[in-house]
Amino acid sequence: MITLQGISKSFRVAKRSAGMRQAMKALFVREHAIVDALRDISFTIKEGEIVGYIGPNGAGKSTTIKVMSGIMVPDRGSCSIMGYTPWQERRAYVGNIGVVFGQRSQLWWDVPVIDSFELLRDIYKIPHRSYAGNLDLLTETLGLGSLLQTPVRQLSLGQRMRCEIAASLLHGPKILFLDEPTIGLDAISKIAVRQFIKTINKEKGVTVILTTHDMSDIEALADRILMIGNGTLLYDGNLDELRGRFGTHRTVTVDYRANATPLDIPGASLLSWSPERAVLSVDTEQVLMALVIARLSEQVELVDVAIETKPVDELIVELYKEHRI
Ligand SMILES: Nc1ncnc2c1ncn2[C@@H]1O[C@H](COP(=O)(O)OP(=O)(O)OP(=O)(O)O)[C@@H](O)[C@H]1O
Repeated sequence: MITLQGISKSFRVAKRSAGMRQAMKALFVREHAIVDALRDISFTIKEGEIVGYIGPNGAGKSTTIKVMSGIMVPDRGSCSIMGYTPWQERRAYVGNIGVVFGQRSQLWWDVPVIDSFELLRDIYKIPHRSYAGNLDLLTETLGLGSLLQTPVRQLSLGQRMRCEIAASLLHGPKILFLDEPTIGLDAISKIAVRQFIKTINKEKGVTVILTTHDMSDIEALADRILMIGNGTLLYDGNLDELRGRFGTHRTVTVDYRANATPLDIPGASLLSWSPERAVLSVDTEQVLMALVIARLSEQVELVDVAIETKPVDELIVELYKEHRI
């Protein structure tokens, strides 16, 4: 459904040094630097996938989304999405995609949300019947109700984000590009947005490409992760593969009836100890968890055992470290 082949994009940016003298000098001689935002990016995405596109600040995520949505023309490479080259056949292409930039609004600030929706209906030339059907469905699933009559500037961030997502789906696109859709949202709104993304993917078969810095978004949604750093694609795989690569350590917290002797479990290192609780680090490649639990119950009278895997954030940091970004 989506194929990018050797996409590169550079920006020429003016260099400005601090200080009055440098500012005066810049009036006469402009120095420039080249920023390689994307270097030879290639990947394919199949219909119905949810792909998490991640990477540190300035990695090139938004630039890729802009190229894929046809807003930006790359310097080199090809991109074919549902048979279209996004920046060449924009008019025909945009009917097939929805785009949400979490940091920017596509809604008109001073008018009620429904007015923006109607304008989008006219821009996209959505037939009245399918507009009404889509609007009903989105209003119900995103809980828009009274928000539709409210001017956008009066909405909270979470309410606005739900309206933005609805706006991007009114024309029934097959692909949804989401650039940081949960940025700044509270826990409840994040879960609502994630749930909705899952639903449209499952029920409508919408393919979703999602950029985020929130690894719990990735954990909740993404079948597959593409990681970019310094404009280069560095990882293409799923979360389980990543866990297999970096996530063999488990943290085991054990509560037991008071015991004066520190635990000594072969294959596990003691991170902290008190007469009633110990925290151990276990490398499951070196020792079986069942063996660790068996040894524990020989040494103390167990009250509770909690086993935690490495949080996804830490796995991603390991990946960044491996690639020195
Ligand atoms: N219009 C532009 N003009 C000049 N430089 C740009 C422009 N857009 C992006 N860049 C540069 O290209 C690089 C990639 O930017 P991009 O916005 O794609 O990163 P990102 O991965 O989305 O970052 P973030 O997570 O901070 O949003 C950065 O170094 C950025 O400064």
